Amino acid sequence: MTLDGAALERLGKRVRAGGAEKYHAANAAKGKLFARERIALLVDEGSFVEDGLHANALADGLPADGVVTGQASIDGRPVCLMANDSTVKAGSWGARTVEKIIRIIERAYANGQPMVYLVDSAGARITDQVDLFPGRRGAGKIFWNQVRASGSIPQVCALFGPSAAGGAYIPAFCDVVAMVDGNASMYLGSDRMVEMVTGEKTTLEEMGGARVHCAESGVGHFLCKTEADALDVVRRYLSYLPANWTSPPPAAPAVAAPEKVDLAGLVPASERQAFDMRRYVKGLLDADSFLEIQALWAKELTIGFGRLDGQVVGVVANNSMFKGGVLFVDSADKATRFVQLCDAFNVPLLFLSDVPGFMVGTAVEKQGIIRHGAKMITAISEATVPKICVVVRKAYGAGLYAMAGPGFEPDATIALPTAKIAVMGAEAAVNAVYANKIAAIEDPDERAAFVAERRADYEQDIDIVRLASELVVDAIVEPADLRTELVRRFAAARHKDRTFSRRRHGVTPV
Ligand SMILES: CCC(=O)SCCNC(=O)CCNC(=O)[C@H](O)C(C)(C)COP(=O)(O)OP(=O)(O)OC[C@H]1O[C@@H](n2cnc3c(N)ncnc32)[C@H](O)[C@@H]1OP(=O)(O)O
Repeated sequence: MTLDGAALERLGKRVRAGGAEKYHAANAAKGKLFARERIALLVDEGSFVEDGLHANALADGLPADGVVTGQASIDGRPVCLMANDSTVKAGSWGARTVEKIIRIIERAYANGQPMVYLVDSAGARITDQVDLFPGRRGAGKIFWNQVRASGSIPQVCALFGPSAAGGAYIPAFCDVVAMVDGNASMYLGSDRMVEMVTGEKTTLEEMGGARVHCAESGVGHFLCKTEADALDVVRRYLSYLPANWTSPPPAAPAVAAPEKVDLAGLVPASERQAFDMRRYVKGLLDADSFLEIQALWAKELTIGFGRLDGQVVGVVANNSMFKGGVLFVDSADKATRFVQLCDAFNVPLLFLSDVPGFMVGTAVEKQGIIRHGAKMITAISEATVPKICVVVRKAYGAGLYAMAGPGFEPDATIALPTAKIAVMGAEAAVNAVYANKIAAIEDPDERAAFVAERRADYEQDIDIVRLASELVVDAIVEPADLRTELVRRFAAARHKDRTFSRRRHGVTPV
């Protein structure tokens, strides 16, 4: 087939228009943009170069085989990207779709450039399964490539519609997933399939909607009101990360911490009183620099990227506003993955500790709190980026270990003047050691005096000056001086030796 310029232009125009008008109209009615509009909104104007525009051009009704792939720049930095076109067979994957996706991930990996996935797909095109599903370059190869690229290049997904069955694994293998509320969903079996297999009547939203995944399953990281918000999150996320694992994260001009944030005043003296650690984080970091990740899931732990004097840091902080800041299975998993992400992309870690320890009891033991906690402690141990542990109020029990305490090769352990570090809180400790003696004292006044005395002894044992004199903490720092102290210490640790262990990889507790 030969084409003159006009015919080539007509063909290109037809392909760029995507699927039938009725599918465009149905998407527009749901507030969904066309795949090419999403790309235009995301990348620098005029920077997009497309591959495989004519994929499946000889077939009827399969323009570009339902996926747009290519290279572009975001804020002047090169990226590779793919965008499902849900106006073509609901964005399902045919053989060329799969080949295009595989090729663009391979390109991103080879070039050391971030890979962006704009997902809106029915998963494998069931009618074409022999061509796309089982072979060496079938859909499985997409996931193999994503796993190989994980930790080598940033991979970020914005999810605008369904992400069905095998398709749900594209987001799952990304570092983070932004989901548009009301339209995005992820699930292994559709509502129809679930009813057929299990008899359960459900909806895509109820089973795998954006709120479910961002607040309950933890598979989603950012709940976004609109598609434009989701694309903003992608841009913002990439702004904290290097192009690949061999480079440092991009620095920004230094910006002062927000004025008038009285960090000391934010932390109540009484351990029984909760405070919102997110305010503390924002008061410590450069103004408006904190990007919280998984803000709705496992809220007892706050994680996210921010900047200190322009340099990127990853923050892991206990938040006593939720479940008292105790670590549960989900918060341990949340920390594990974030610490690995930061370590992979050379982002220094700041731990802000106010932790009573890991949760105890039948429910969490059955959920495997021990292995989840061990996973978190494994990630903290294996992280070789600069890491600083600040005990803001308390670090009790294995919570101290999970927050990169002194045994975990932090570049510094810093305590605020009122901080407490102990195997457990005073009340629990006195009860653990003296329960029999306390029970044997009949007179209530005598009993109260006994408990108060033991408590005072215990408090003296864990006095922070004593711990500093024993070199458990490296410095006791006034809250007003903390930011400057951290800036200096992170700068000093920037070029540290990052070797950890002589081996291929560890055996992670799962
Ligand atoms: C690796 C293993 C796998 O991935 S197995 C993949 C299994 N996938 C699924 O079970 C998803 C089936 N599809 C759906 O549930 C719906 O189409 C979803 C994704 C919710 C979208 O719904 P909606 O926007 O209403 O579109 P629709 O159902 O009207 O479909 C539009 C046209 O696309 C087609 N389509 C849809 N999904 C597939 C598919 N997986 N394979 C082949 N074709 C598919 C529909 O038949 C429909 O086609 P047509 O326009 O009627 O010709």
